Amino acid sequence: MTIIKAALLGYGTVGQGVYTALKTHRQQLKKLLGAEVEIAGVLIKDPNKKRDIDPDILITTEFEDILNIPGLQVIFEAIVGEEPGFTYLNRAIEKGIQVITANKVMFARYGKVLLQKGQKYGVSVGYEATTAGGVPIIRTLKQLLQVNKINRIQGIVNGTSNFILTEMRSRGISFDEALQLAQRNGYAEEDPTSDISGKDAFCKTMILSELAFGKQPIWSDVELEGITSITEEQVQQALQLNLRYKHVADIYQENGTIKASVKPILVGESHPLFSVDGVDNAITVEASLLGRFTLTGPGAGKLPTASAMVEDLADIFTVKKRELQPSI
Ligand SMILES: NC(=O)C1=CN([C@@H]2O[C@H](COP(=O)(O)OP(=O)(O)OC[C@H]3O[C@@H](n4cnc5c(N)ncnc54)[C@H](OP(=O)(O)O)[C@@H]3O)[C@@H](O)[C@H]2O)C=CC1
Ligand SMILES: N[C@@H](CC=O)C(=O)O
Repeated sequence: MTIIKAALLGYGTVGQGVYTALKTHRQQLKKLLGAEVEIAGVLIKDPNKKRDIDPDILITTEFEDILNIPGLQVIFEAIVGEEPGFTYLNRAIEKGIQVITANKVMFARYGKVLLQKGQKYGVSVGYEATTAGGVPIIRTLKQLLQVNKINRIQGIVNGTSNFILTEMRSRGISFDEALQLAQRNGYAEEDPTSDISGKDAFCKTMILSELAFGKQPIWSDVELEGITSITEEQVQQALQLNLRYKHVADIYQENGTIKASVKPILVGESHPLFSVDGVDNAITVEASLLGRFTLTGPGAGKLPTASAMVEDLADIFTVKKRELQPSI
């Protein structure tokens, strides 16, 4: 049986999710790809943490050890921040290793560079998991963009913020309690300031903008506000009026310029985002031929995010499998 050798960069919420998904869906992947996906190495930061990883898998704090795994074909990157993720993925691409990332902070800034580099080296760069967790918005947009033009994208793209606002409204718990719960559930970033300040949603908005419009707005021109100023009293007052706070990203093009905002808004029952609750994300796209549609689903967490990464793996290696098949 052919083997696809894989490595994980990071073994936190997302890395563990990918590890689990590759095990639980082994047969499905084997049938699809005609190959066993084998995790050969895991890169971590803290060598003293206890990990539930098969003893025959290399665990290391040195990226060189990962790069030196003989026959390594794919890297799943699920670490934190612009660096060292960008450098690691650059080096992997230069070695002809396929890369799949969940790291939106890194990808918002360097996605274009990595995609161009991938093309140069004949390597695929999967980034579905960077935006909206398990919701397949990247592959949907790629498919649509073959013919359609995208006019506008609007939606909830941070699971932690939506979860906090929902918990404050529906269970009347405090902002801090709700945030702690989001952290325990694995939704929040290592530093949750990024979620509640809107920075995380901002990065995802930049990734969507790059894909949909081929460019990003000037970052400092984007109206950016998180959910930290929304009080428990405001949430309950809104509820009395049948209104809900939602943290919404909005991007569209006006006279060739990209306009974007990422901020909380109050919505009423008729708004498409009114019923999007908990960790769910929802993205409404306006496309030239299709018109308006909305994708909704879990925007954060271990298995939804792993789903996005493993779907990227499936896409990359089904194409490779087809390329290797003799033409009739
Ligand atoms: N949580 C989620 O729902 C989602 C997260 N993401 C993104 O995925 C990435 C991972 O998120 P998540 O799993 O939640 O984060 P965690 O904080 O749970 O895990 C991060 C992992 O990365 C490792 N790590 C961090 N820095 C380094 C480094 N410099 N070198 C080697 N290893 C490092 C940590 O090592 P150690 O274990 O030793 O501390 C840990 O295993 C982030 O970029 C995040 O934005 C994307 C979509 C959803
Ligand atoms: N912290 C992020 C995780 C997914 O991208 C979020 O809450 O949306």
